[in-house]
Amino acid sequence: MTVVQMKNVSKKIKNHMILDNLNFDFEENQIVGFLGKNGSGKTSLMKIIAGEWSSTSGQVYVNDQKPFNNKKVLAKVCFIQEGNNFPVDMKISKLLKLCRNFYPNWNQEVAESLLELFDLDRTKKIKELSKGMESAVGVMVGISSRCEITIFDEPYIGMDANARKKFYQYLLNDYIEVPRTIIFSTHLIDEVSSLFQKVYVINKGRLLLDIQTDELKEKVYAITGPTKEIEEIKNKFTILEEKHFMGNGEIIVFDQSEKEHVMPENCKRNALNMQDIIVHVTEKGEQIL
Ligand SMILES: Nc1ncnc2c1ncn2[C@@H]1O[C@H](COP(=O)(O)OP(=O)(O)OP(=O)(O)O)[C@@H](O)[C@H]1O
Repeated sequence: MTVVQMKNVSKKIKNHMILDNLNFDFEENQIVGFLGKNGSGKTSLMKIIAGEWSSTSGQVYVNDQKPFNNKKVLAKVCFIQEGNNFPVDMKISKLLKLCRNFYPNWNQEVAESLLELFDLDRTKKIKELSKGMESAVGVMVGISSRCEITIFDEPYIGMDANARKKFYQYLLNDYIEVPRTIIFSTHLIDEVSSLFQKVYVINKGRLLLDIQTDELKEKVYAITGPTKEIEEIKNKFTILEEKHFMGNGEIIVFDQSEKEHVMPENCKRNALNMQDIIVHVTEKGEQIL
């Protein structure tokens, strides 16, 4: 079933086009990444999906319903942002009680095990927590809600590398146990990208790419070799970056062809990590299209 549908969606605030004519949809029960530079529009898009913001034009459907101010959609979507998710004077114990009543699929066992995993003291108020602990509370709520759609918008601010690793691992295991739709926006791309089935690359409010993660890795790669041989093949690709030094060179390419290219004898194809892929693709922006 299609879980999110965007048709010609734009968002304008004070004459500034924040989202510009977005068109995409995706099937339920996938983990997808929303990626892009600062200010590209990821949070705005997530706010629209979560029903916090309306679009200025176009149609948005979440589970076939318009999400804005729609209570039916609200209980099915858990939106965890990078901070200020909960009232600062609320104790964790009170928050747990509220979540249990609000989210229909709330799993208390999962919540308890996450409290233990992150060493969270339920008698503490949100304002008494460190930044990383507050983020861990957000992560605990997001996972335990087991909402049909869970949105994590850079939810790990202040969490150390160990805590982040525990989070990704727990999320993946829980997703395997109870598949659901998870939308994840992050700048720590390499830490999380192995979870993504699909990525949506947003650039200046527009959808630059909407692609399976494996396919993106196949299309964007580096070629190294003698400059002379690189010159012979480079017109077959969209070049994202080019460097040469003392007769040798490296090009980063976006390979849009259907068939695999035969590399010249002395040239080598090298895979890139997802972080580098996204940096190169967003640096070129719409020139890659
Ligand atoms: N409430 C608002 N009022 C006016 N402009 C806004 C508002 N919220 C966001 N914007 C603008 O919308 C654009 C997109 O912002 P958004 O927060 O969606 O980007 P982002 O991709 O999530 O960025 P980041 O990676 O830095 O979190 C930016 O130009 C931002 O200044």
